[in-house]
Amino acid sequence: MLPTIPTESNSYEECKITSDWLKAHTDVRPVLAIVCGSGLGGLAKTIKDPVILKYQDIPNFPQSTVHGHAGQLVFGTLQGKQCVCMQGRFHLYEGYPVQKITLPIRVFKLMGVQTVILTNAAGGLNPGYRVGDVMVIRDHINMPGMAGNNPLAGLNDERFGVRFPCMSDAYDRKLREMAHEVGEELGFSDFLKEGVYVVLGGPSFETIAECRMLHSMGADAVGMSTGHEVIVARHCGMRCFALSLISNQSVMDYTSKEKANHEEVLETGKERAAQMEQLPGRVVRPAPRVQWQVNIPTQSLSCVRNRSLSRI
Ligand SMILES: O=P(O)(O)O[C@@H]1C[C@H](O)[C@@H](CO)O1
Ligand code: HPA
Repeated sequence: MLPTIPTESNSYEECKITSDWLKAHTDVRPVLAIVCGSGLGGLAKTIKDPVILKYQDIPNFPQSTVHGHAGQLVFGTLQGKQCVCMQGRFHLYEGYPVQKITLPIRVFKLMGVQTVILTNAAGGLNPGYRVGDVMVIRDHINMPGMAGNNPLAGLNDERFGVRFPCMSDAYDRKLREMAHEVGEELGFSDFLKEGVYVVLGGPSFETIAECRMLHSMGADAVGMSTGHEVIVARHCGMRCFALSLISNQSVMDYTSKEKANHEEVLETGKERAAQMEQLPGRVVRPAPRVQWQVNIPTQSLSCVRNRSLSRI
């Protein structure tokens, strides 16, 4: 008998209730999930035949409280793949336990999702970054997790994953490579970067001393999300790919007059919307059909075969 510890708000049973409810309200069976960051809700426009379900109607779902997060799930297809898009995510600073913030990820797992694409807005710590750059996340530093606030804290449910999941491969290498290939094809190379995202609790933006510290410990961009969701997704075996839009430059210098603010974050989202909206679809798009020509002269046999290779 397991000891009774207060439920963590993302227990198997709770997630199952939510996933069963969603299955009863849409015929879409998503294999792909997209999480929209601040000001990036336009990604949902790329979804065909949308079916919209509001968070307020979904059992066990938290509510969005932040401007720039609409608070609805959009089901449909992206590049022919059945997909669910979170138009609005949850953050620690909204007052939710980290387990509640990540409940949707487990719900998606129970619905059949295999790959999660996450986006966020972030402050640029790397002095080589400019506002409007898009950073493919290579790795993260989870500051709340280091202080004990990890979404997997509490009893482990083996139906989701192991007690001590590996995180050295959290951000899928193949999908990262694909993003750079696609970025080159689309002419995005000038603003497409790759780096380390550090997640903090927020909601206050960082002090100058904090920004300096975060950069010196290896972070290229700073934000308030994504890391928790990725940990939960990896725990239950989903592939993760994540993008940070550098929405503002972190202030690193005491002579600077710059001040981080949410309006600038949302404005940059609008300005880069067109490009941000193209990347997820192109990364998951099935690869072009490859023609294989096999000639075996001794038997004068010729065989042509078409193979469609899926990227996810
Ligand atoms: O949901 P994301 O991580 O994109 O939101 C970022 C972090 C804060 O919620 C907000 C600050 O402007 O944007
Ligand atoms: N810091 C933390 N989170 C953010 C920032 C920032 O500068 N910009 C957008 N989200």
